[in-house]
Amino acid sequence: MTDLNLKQLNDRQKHIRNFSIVAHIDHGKSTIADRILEQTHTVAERDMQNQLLDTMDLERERGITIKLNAVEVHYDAKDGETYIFHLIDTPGHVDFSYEVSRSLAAAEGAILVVDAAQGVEAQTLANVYLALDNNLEILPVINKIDLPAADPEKVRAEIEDVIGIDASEAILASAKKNIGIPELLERIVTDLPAPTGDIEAPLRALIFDSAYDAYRGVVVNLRVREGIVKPGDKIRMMNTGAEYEVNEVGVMSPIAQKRDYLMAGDVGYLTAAIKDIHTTHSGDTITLVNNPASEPLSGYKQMTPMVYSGLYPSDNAKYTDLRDALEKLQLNDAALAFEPETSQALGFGYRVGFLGLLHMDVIQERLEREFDLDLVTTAPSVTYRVTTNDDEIIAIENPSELPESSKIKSIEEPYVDAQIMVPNDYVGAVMELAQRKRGEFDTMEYLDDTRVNVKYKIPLSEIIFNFFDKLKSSTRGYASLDYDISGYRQSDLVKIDILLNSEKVDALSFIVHRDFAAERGRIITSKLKEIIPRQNFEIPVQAAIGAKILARTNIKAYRKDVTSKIHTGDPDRRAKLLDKQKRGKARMKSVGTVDVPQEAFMAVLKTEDDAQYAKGN
Ligand SMILES: Nc1nc2c(ncn2[C@@H]2O[C@H](COP(=O)(O)OP(=O)(O)OP(=O)(O)O)[C@@H](O)[C@H]2O)c(=O)[nH]1
Repeated sequence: MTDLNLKQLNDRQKHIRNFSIVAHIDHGKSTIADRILEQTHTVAERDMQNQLLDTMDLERERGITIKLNAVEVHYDAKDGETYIFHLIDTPGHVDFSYEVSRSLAAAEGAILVVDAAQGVEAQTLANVYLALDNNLEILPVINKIDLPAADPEKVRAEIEDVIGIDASEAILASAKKNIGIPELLERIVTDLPAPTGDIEAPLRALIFDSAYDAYRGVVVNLRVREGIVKPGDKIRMMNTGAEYEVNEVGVMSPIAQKRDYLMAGDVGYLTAAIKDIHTTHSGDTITLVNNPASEPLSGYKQMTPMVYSGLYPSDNAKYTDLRDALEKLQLNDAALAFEPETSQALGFGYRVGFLGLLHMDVIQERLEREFDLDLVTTAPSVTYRVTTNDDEIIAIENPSELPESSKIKSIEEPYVDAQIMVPNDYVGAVMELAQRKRGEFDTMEYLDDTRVNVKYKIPLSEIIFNFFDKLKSSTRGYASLDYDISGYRQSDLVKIDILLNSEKVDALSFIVHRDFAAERGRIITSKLKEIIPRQNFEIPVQAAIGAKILARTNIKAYRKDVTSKIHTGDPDRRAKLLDKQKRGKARMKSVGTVDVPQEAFMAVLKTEDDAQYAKGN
């Protein structure tokens, strides 16, 4: 490398700005990202689709960001120079905070977006703390100032009081009305630092994400910390030791554009005909074989799944397809964990670990859409820690594997520290809900004169059973929630088994607190009676703890057609029921002699909603 070259590269580095956008869900990150792409002419206006960075169909449909995306844009600043921005979009939902921390590790700055009408919410805090932990420079933006309910000055004060950062210079913006965006672009140049990192040092690049492409092999997304990487280089993954020759490097802008090299400070992608997906892990460091770095970069904290569920192909012959699909998704989703599992009821499948229910939903949907699989999934469960009478400690991720109660000394379950931000008027409703979910009150602090931050210790298993939905509905959508696992605590827990036609169905077992056992047993048997279609013989449905039957009901033998029990004659209802049955058919599993629809395996999640339903039965 000549001196001139090096000088040019160093100069180029000074013109790079790597930043993420962090916010609470729906405060406008993706819309701001869209505006940035538009105003830097990264995409022609006619190609501009809303939320361009949300590339997954699923993301568009649900209107949420799931995966992080890194895009390079070029900005002509007022100082006459052209700057290279790497904009890394991040998700806002609590389940995906690991994606947030990964994207933050690739950036020097963070744009903090706060809704001018909503103010600071639980994930605003959680995400901004992640950014502060990563030593990022924070640029606050108060968005949606066009809304009638907007109160930017109050929000400015809130950012200062609650988060504790200077917001006197916060940008007032409306991504929708295109207000404040030109100022934001300038401030990215002036307020956020350029990356540093020795261009001449041996290569060290952090893998922050990757995806599998059938033609090119694994496409690795990386942040180069030191050195340079270019096509033809021989690279080594420092943790797995795998070596490859680089085929192509480039950036997303927003579609892939080849480059001659990526240097310290750049965020881009690399391909190297990597066919073995096991060799490429997010968090690993890439170096050069001929001039290796001595130490890898510090990677990411390995995420521990919080929630486990069994995934089974409806068609048993698709078992290996399911494994291939899970392996490919894992490349793209470092938090996904799985191992083979067999169920008497469902056959061969996988026990899969997720970070939360939304994560679980997303993975299931991606498996079905992107890999064309039909799945039967069992109700989610947390990991219980069981101490046996021989003082052996075992982790139980699948309720059906809980040892007999006579062999158990104690059971512990994971608890979370939950913080709920809510307007004063709803504090009563929040407390009632938290109490019902076995929550233990911790503290309450006032954010300002209208809102409070209520903290509870709650069992994780209660959080995963609809807590968030319940919280939203009991506070008319005003509450926001964030939680961290705080550790394990002993609880009086029991396993409920479900018997269909006197046969135990392992995939339907679940673990509950003893105080709720009788009630949930009753509700679930009634629910199953509703869900499982009649067959040509009577099917007893029982809930039991060990040999003790808690509840029993019967599914009567099939008579004429399913609609005969609808007396109303309401054609709408009749059509709906038939339609529901038709859809259900596709996902039916024969368990012994009984056909059980997918919905039945999730029925345990619904046991809270329908307390009155059970009473009426
Ligand atoms: N009135 C108004 N609405 C806005 C503004 N910015 C965004 N929105 C709307 O707010 C909603 C959420 O915006 P998004 O950009 O999807 O929010 P997000 O923070 O990216 O949300 P996630 O991707 O789900 O985390 C959308 O309906 C936007 O159209 C604004 O400045 N004013």
